[in-house]
Amino acid sequence: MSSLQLSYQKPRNLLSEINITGSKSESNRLLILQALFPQLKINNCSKSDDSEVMKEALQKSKGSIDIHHAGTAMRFLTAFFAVKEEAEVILTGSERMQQRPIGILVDALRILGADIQYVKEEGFPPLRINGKTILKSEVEIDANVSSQYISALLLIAPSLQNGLTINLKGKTTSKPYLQMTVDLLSQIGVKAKFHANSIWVATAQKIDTQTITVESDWSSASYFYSIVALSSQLSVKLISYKAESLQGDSALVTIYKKLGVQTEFMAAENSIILSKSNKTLSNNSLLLDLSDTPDIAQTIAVTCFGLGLSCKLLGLHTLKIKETDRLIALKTELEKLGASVSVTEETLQLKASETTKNFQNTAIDTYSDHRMAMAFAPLAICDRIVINEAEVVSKSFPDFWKSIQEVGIFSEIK
Ligand SMILES: O=C(O)C1=C[C@@H](OP(=O)(O)O)[C@@H](O)[C@H](O)C1
Ligand SMILES: C=C(OP(=O)(O)O)C(=O)O
Repeated sequence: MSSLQLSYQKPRNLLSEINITGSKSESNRLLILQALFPQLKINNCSKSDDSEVMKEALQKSKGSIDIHHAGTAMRFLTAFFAVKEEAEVILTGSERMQQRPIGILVDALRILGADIQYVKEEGFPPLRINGKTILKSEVEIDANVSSQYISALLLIAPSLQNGLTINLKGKTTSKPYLQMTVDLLSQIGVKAKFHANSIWVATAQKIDTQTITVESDWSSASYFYSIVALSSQLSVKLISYKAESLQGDSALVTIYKKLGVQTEFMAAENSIILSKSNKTLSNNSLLLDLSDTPDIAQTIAVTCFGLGLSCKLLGLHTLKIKETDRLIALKTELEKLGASVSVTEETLQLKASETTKNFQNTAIDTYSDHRMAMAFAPLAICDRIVINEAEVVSKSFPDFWKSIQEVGIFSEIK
């Protein structure tokens, strides 16, 4: 694994144009739906590792399948193979994936009648799955740990003989991702309804032949929001985005307005332009609940540090079971740079810092987490910094290091 030394050189052209790959969340849902309904064609599918492993896995129905670090692939494929009659698979993943809980989904599928066994530790991958026909059509599930368990059930629901009603228990976390699943089902012509704490999906034999174009990835766009916020005069054009997004992380538009970035939607070109504006924070302190948008928490915390702002981020309970414990990782790495950070099981608090211009090539560890690498990279605008294990970005954004060169952040192997 290589470490990259990052440095910043103001680009000659202050308006760069960046093409970001399709949303991995939308793509991985559509890939499952395409496996169920071959009439579906996908445009601008994500080039992320997580989507590549999903595509490969969907070619198989026997033997061992390794989905590496891909949470959506692990969860969505568990449900997919459980209801695919001829499937006899062992679904496994990276060492970290074997520590990410899946018991809530397995319990729900077993209640519906699925045949799934744990190969090693109860509640965690790997799983031995023997596909079966499922006739039951109602299930209750805890909704406060990961929305991916629920999306997994929703995605296979149209292939069940009697459709599915899912009753959500507890406070629903990462809710926009559930809405995205329901909206994509509706978009392809499957009847689905999300009302209060219940989601219903009708059975469907086939859909009309159609092509869906995936919007580019908003979580990946967050790193360019951070770059513009930290720079003195950069503007960035990102392709292809729209105002009516299915992705909850499009909340970046309102969040980064407070951090001095304005977003202009260019509807005719399907693109957005990010540029500097005045910060609209009243007291140089940001307070946000990110339970709807967990994947942009790291970006926001690092931007606040770079801008010398304080912040209190709430609703972060799911960060502990992602690619790494992101709360501990953020605290450890921000403190290496001189920040003062405190975390609880679900919050992160950063004190305003004055030491944001003197990193002296500090090396940031990334803990096999793509978002640690990408969230810290924009700090190169403030001073030279090193990112360890830089290849991790390919989980969601394989062209990341090439793309940030366009805005003046250069990397060389250390
Ligand atoms: O459904 C999805 O595509 C995702 C849901 C979220 O996970 P949780 O629901 O586990 O928070 C998010 O963090 C992940 O990157 C993608
Ligand atoms: C948490 C993430 O992905 P997943 O849960 O799908 O591995 C992510 O991309 O930040």
